[in-house]
Amino acid sequence: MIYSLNWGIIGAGNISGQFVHDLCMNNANSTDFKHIIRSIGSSSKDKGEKFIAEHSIFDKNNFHIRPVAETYEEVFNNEQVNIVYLGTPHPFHKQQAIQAFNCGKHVLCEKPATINANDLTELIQLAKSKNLFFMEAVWTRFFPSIDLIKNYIFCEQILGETRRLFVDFSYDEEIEKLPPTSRVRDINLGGGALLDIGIYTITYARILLDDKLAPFNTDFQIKAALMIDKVDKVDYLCSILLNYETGKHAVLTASNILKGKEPFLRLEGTKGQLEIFSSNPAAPKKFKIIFNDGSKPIEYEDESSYLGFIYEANAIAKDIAESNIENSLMPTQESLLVMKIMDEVRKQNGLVYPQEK
Ligand SMILES: NC(=O)C1=CN([C@@H]2O[C@H](COP(=O)(O)OP(=O)(O)OC[C@H]3O[C@@H](n4cnc5c(N)ncnc54)[C@H](OP(=O)(O)O)[C@@H]3O)[C@@H](O)[C@H]2O)C=CC1
Ligand SMILES: O=C1OC[C@@H](O)[C@H](O)[C@H]1O
Repeated sequence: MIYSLNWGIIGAGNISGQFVHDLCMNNANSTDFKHIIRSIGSSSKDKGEKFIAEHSIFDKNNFHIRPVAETYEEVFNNEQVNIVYLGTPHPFHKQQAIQAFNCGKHVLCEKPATINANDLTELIQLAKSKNLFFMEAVWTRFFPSIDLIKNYIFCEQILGETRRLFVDFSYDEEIEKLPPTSRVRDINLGGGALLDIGIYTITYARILLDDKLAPFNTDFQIKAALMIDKVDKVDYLCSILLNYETGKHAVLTASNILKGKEPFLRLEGTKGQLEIFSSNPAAPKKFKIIFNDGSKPIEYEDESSYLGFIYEANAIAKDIAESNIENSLMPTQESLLVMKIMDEVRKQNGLVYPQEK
């Protein structure tokens, strides 16, 4: 069976370029999935045309179809598009998703889906009321490595009882060299660590310490500290402790002003430990499992040339072909749970975005 989607891309920037890279590579490889890029929506048509040229979206890699460069509005109304990818900064996602749903389009929305749980609840209800697919683009969950790891931990239980998880997503973005209007710095664009990279540390805790997705998740308490920058008023250091009722701990840190180390993740169990390696902790491409009894370690590396966005894109293509409006690995209630954790982290530290005042 061939699974086919017709994409409209909103925002001709950084992440849209990476997402499109994987779709084009898939198309050139003639797989069972057809990810046809129909339209590039951007703030100017020139910018859209440049994006199409830069990513060479017109050849075999898009079934010889040249996408049109359109305004956002035109993408939402484009009859050839059936799913919209939102690749703009966080605070714009809500309005853009509403517009897409109102035009009858399915939506894959970059993380974080919204800036708070109230906004996300509205989107979830709207998508459901219109019977349209909606997913937050937490691509991490779709890597083959994650499937293998979950099997080792929850089915084979090779780490014994898992007790403690450390995850750090840090990299020095040289903040002082970025303009204050950069999405990493600007509070109006949801800047800081928590929403941008802290979200992944929470995601790993959700994946590795609990095999039940929301709303059936195991309960936990949250304690958190944010270092709010005096000038930019956003969090450049974010530390979260999740204390599960089962006694497990997750120690989660993220920062835009410190260089992270590898492995960026360590899960400790009674029989051994799991380590995950990647220069980009959002993309778990390599792991190692070490055993306390000296047995041969298990090592895995994903050597595909995809960046990793193709895994979520293919999963969605299957979902839509099967008329699912949610994905089973990243259901909307799980996105909502993670968003509620981030709301609580901010509440404990007095971080409010201008859109919320
Ligand atoms: N999954 C992942 O690994 C990653 C996810 N992300 C997520 O993707 C989203 C976008 O990030 P990224 O691509 O790095 O961002 P960019 O700064 O590259 O912006 C993307 C696009 O958003 C629009 N945009 C940017 N700033 C503004 C503004 N001030 N006002 C209106 N529109 C604006 C522009 O669209 P136009 O082209 O139309 O002008 C721009 O091209 C974020 O929510 C981020 O969290 C980001 C990086 C990695
Ligand atoms: O989602 C993301 O993952 C990778 C990071 O480099 C990026 O800043 C972030 O937006």
